[in-house]
Amino acid sequence: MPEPSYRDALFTTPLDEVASFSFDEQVVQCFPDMIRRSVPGYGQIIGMIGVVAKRFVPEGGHIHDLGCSLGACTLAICQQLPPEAFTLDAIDLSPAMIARARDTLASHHPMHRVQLREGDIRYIDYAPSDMIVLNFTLQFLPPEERDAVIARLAEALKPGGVLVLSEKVRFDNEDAERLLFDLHHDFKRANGYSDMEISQKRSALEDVMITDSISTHIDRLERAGLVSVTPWFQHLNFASLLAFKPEAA
Ligand SMILES: C[S@@+](CC[C@H](N)C(=O)[O-])C[C@H]1O[C@@H](n2cnc3c(N)ncnc32)[C@H](O)[C@@H]1O
Ligand SMILES: O=C(O)C(=O)C[C@]1(C(=O)O)C=C[C@@H](O)C=C1
Repeated sequence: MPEPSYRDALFTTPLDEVASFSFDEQVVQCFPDMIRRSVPGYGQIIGMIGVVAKRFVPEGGHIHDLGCSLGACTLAICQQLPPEAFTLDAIDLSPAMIARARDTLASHHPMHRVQLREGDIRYIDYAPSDMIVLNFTLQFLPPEERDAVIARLAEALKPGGVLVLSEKVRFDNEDAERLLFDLHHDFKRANGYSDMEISQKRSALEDVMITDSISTHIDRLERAGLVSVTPWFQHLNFASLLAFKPEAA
């Protein structure tokens, strides 16, 4: 049986010094609650990733779920595609995440050909893929390393393959940035987070999660040779894009 999951209370007590955010055992224990109460539209994006897989992954196709955490995207894909229809590599840097994801997958989808493993998505080798998912993961890589990672993923995609990139985003327009930043904090308050929790989490994430604008993401994906780059979802300052490897000429 998978371990129980708890309500996120990580930043409820005042801290003298807020340590940098890390995806450790404490975060793992409350991650489903944390991400649902923090990321507007998270559930809709997850559901749609399964639907995108159904449309774009051919019989016998291969999928990568990068920065898979507890495997929510992988599970959504398993719900949409039969076990023998695809293989999937789910990778995360956090051993605690991978251990917990293994339990969940084994109890829900034991027949699917999914490999969950610990790894750093900057350095692993990529098998040719029909679909690659980066669901709120790229934002945790150092900005200067993002171009190279996206270029390698674009190379790994097969002709017609799809990349799903979801990110917290910033806006170059100061008014838009302020408005959506404030509304996101209102969203967190409405989901039961206190001002202190919001502010301490923000400090913890400050140097760890650095956001790009939607246009920076689009430019990067196009520079890597991907086409039909399409933002398909935005809720406040969270967005998701689709990008495709061109069909062979
Ligand atoms: C916000 S979570 C992703 C959420 C998950 N994709 C989902 O849809 O539920 C970010 C994840 O990226 C992982 N991560 C951060 N840097 C990474 C890296 N260089 N290589 C692999 N995983 C990484 C973290 O351990 C964390 O589990
Ligand atoms: O921007 C914030 O305040 C967040 O909490 C965002 C965010 C994310 O986008 O990954 C950060 C860390 C946790 O994984 C859950 C949500």
